[in-house]
Amino acid sequence: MQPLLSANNVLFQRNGKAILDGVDIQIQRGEILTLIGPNGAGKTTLVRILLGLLSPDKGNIKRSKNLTIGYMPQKLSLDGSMPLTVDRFLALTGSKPAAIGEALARVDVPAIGRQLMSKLSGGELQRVMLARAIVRKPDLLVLDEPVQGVDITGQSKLYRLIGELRSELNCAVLMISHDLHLVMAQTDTVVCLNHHICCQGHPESISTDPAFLELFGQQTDTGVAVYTHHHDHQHDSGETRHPHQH
Ligand SMILES: Nc1ncnc2c1ncn2[C@@H]1O[C@H](COP(=O)(O)OP(=O)(O)OP(=O)(O)O)[C@@H](O)[C@H]1O
Repeated sequence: MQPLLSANNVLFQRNGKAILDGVDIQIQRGEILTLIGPNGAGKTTLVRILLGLLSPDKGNIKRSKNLTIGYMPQKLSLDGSMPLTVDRFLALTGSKPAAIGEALARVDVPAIGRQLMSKLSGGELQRVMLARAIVRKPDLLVLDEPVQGVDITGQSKLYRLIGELRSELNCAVLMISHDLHLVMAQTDTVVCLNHHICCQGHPESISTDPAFLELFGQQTDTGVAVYTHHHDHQHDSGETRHPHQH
């Protein structure tokens, strides 16, 4: 099956430093792929390259024909002094009121349309952002830290909702997450990125991969992991290991 989106041997450099080097990634329809990695690992940069918002210095990106992408960015910069309602914010996508109402209902905030964006709670804002990403029924949903600012119960609900949306829209989901525990249950493929791909695979195999443990430490019952990454680590051979690295 042709992937919806793929990147081949991507290099992205700034100020003489490689932010991404030798990165290969593929996303298939119906797949949930989660990118994890420490702060500054290049996750958002990779997503922006995949979306075509940034050009790589080397490598190429292939998108399937007529690919529709719904993107939920990590930060939304809105002028807080502007009286922008949720409905008007979503209308900026060019969508009709019926589609906007349907998207809001689907993310479980059906009655929020007349509220001001600046007055939303963290959880409501994330749901409105998700509504914006799904309103045009995309083939690929790209979510940059979709549960930030949401309490722990709300986080697992949101991840569940993302899993349901994947099935309903028959789309692929590419997600960046810092949460390892909750995300494991709602993902098919985990890719650990730290400027290069350290390891990738199914959540169960990844969670015991030495490269994953080196990046994130042993998982505790609460899902809190300790970052213990050392740049001088050795990768021994293994099928989940990226062949170009170290
Ligand atoms: N255009 C740019 N010019 C210079 N440096 C950049 C540019 N874009 C990103 N960087 C740097 O590249 C590194 C990776 O940034 P990026 O935002 O992709 O990381 P991230 O993994 O998404 O981090 P976080 O988890 O903190 O969101 C950072 O050190 C950032 O400062």
